[in-house]
Amino acid sequence: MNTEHLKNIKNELLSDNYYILKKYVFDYKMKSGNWVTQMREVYNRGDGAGILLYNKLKKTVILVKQFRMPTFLNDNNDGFLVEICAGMLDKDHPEACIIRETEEEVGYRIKEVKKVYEAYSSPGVMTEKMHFFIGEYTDNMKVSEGGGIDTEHEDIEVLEIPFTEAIKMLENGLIHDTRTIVLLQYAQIYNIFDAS
Ligand SMILES: Nc1nc2c(ncn2[C@@H]2O[C@H](COP(=O)(O)OP(=O)(O)O[C@H]3O[C@H](CO)[C@@H](O)[C@H](O)[C@@H]3O)[C@@H](O)[C@H]2O)c(=O)[nH]1
Ligand SMILES: [Mg+2]
Repeated sequence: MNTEHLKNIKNELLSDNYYILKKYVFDYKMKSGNWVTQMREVYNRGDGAGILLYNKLKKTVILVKQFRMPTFLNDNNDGFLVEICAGMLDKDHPEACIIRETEEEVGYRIKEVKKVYEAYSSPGVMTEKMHFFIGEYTDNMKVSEGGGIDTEHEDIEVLEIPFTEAIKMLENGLIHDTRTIVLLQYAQIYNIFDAS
């Protein structure tokens, strides 16, 4: 860790109601060499993983649709969002997390995943780092209907759609989740349906 541009880092807990929100006050050395005191509120809810599930034979992908309160509060009509399957690591290894989430949310027991990116979700405010995966599924990997964990009130609709339809949704501005846009574009750029 390189801290020559930082000193006097102090933090104060603002909320640990569910995850952790802290206020950080620190001295930061600007490019000019001047030191300034900055304050940032930082939300820590751990790291996450997401996956684009694709079936080469059927040329389909699996996405999920679920209610997201923060989007409802900011311009997303009924608050439902189409997303990749994703979850929080809960101290799991990213691969193990995304294999677990795939079964919980969409009902497929997959074995192999490929990591494609690692990126901060919202670097100005959250500590969260997202691990991005792609993974192949086939019909015989289906073990349940998915839908999420009832006791956690997860209410997930599983959408299995042709990749071409997902791309049309992207082009028509119907996908409003950055992680989903990233992985659909990854699939386009690297032509994952044709790659061996
Ligand atoms: N009671 C309560 N439950 C919560 C709260 N926040 C989340 N949960 C519960 O925590 C679980 C989170 O489910 P996951 O599938 O593990 O996470 P996710 O919400 O899909 O998160 C994924 O997408 C996020 C982007 O919106 C990512 O931030 C995250 O890393 C991950 O990839 C859900 O059961 C949800 O109800 C809260 O404030 N209160
Ligand atoms: Mg989830």
